[in-house]
Amino acid sequence: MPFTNQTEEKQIERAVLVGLSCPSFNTDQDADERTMDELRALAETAGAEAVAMTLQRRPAPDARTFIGEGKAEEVKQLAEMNDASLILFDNELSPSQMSNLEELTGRTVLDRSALILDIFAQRARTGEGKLQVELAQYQYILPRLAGMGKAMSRLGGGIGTRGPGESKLESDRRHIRSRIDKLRRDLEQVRQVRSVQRRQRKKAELPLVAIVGYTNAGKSTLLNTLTGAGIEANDRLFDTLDPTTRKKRISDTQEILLSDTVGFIRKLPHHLVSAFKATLEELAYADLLLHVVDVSDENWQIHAQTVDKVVAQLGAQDIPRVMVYNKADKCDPDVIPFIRPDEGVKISAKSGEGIDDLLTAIEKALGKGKHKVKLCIPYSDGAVLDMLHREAQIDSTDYAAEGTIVEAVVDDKTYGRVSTYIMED
Ligand SMILES: Nc1nc2c(ncn2[C@@H]2O[C@H](COP(=O)(O)OP(=O)(O)OP(=O)(O)O)[C@@H](O)[C@H]2O)c(=O)[nH]1
Ligand SMILES: [Mg+2]
Repeated sequence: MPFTNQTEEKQIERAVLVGLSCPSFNTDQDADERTMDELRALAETAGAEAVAMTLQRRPAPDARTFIGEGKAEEVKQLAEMNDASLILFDNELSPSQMSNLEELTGRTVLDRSALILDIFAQRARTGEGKLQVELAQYQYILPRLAGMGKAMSRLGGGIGTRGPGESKLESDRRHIRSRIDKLRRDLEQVRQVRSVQRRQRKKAELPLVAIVGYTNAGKSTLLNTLTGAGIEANDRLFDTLDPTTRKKRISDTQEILLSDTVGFIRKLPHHLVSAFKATLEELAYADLLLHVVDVSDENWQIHAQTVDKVVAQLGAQDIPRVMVYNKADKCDPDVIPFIRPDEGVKISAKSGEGIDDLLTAIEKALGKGKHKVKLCIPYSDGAVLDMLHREAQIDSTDYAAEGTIVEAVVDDKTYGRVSTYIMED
């Protein structure tokens, strides 16, 4: 395989960060400045140091160079003055804009998508994660092949070069296309294995609780605190690419499966969303989402909205949700948004504060509309028994003269259908 994904690059590259703010992008200036801060964090996660930063306001992007030509000249000078080898754009560039900018500045130019892809390539650990990243990289590179000058031909690696090896790719698009097809087939197989696992899980009747949230919100820390899973937590963005699932008993009567997920971010490259579908589609099958929010981050509300959007894109918008306001230890109690108990739970995944409240909230949310019943079903009503086996959690079955005695946990709908069989204690 032509990939050099897994080699850890220790060398720090110096980067100039560039953003463009246009009214047509539908963002206000504050939001643009915040995404620039985030771009800096992404650059650091990828192993680059931001040595200069510039944000241009313009009615519309320039077709050739995205930012204005004069601004591009200024960026070149900034790079020269600061000895930077890399120019990072906060927006997505077209393939030709990217190569025009490389020519103009004589530096490697990467956009936000390429940067995020690079981080994912550094992070992927399992076979599936690697397949997903490789697919996303090829999809990103295919339309850019012609202009892929500098970024792909730099020797010695570095940010943006953890892509498919250059010579073969440039000479043979067909090779990439067939590789993409193969990766798609492999991932489809992964998907099928998952759907089998899902059916087995359903049989085991353990509800799946998925932890979602913006990158760095504290999802893995929460999973660790709850289950002792021993996953590494740190300040790098997108630390978790390969979700971990653990069993957890939350009360005498309830066990759950708890699953970590990849963190979300604004302007997530669409290649990544589609490549990670096999992982993320699990979300749509979850019984409950824990939406972890880092309330110590001043942008937590915007981050929460982004997460809601991605959750909706994945078809999981109707799944019950518990809001988990994390890192409460880190902020001034007065600044913490006033949270009513029915709106969510305030916790510190790190110190363990509020974890008991969270378990109670999970149990309540999962048990909503559930009834524990003891039924006597006459032998003539076998169909009802079949329906219960399909729809309910059956705790015990006994055979008496009058019929089958069943203890079960049923939801509201089933409760209505079996209420005539309920036994008086
Ligand atoms: N002070 C404080 N720090 C926390 C808390 N929870 C998590 N952190 C820190 O926040 C950082 C990110 O935590 P992670 O658990 O890796 O976050 P994540 O949501 O899994 O991040 P990604 O997998 O990168 O999306 C780490 O440095 C944690 O130690 C908390 O309750 N309080
Ligand atoms: Mg994580």
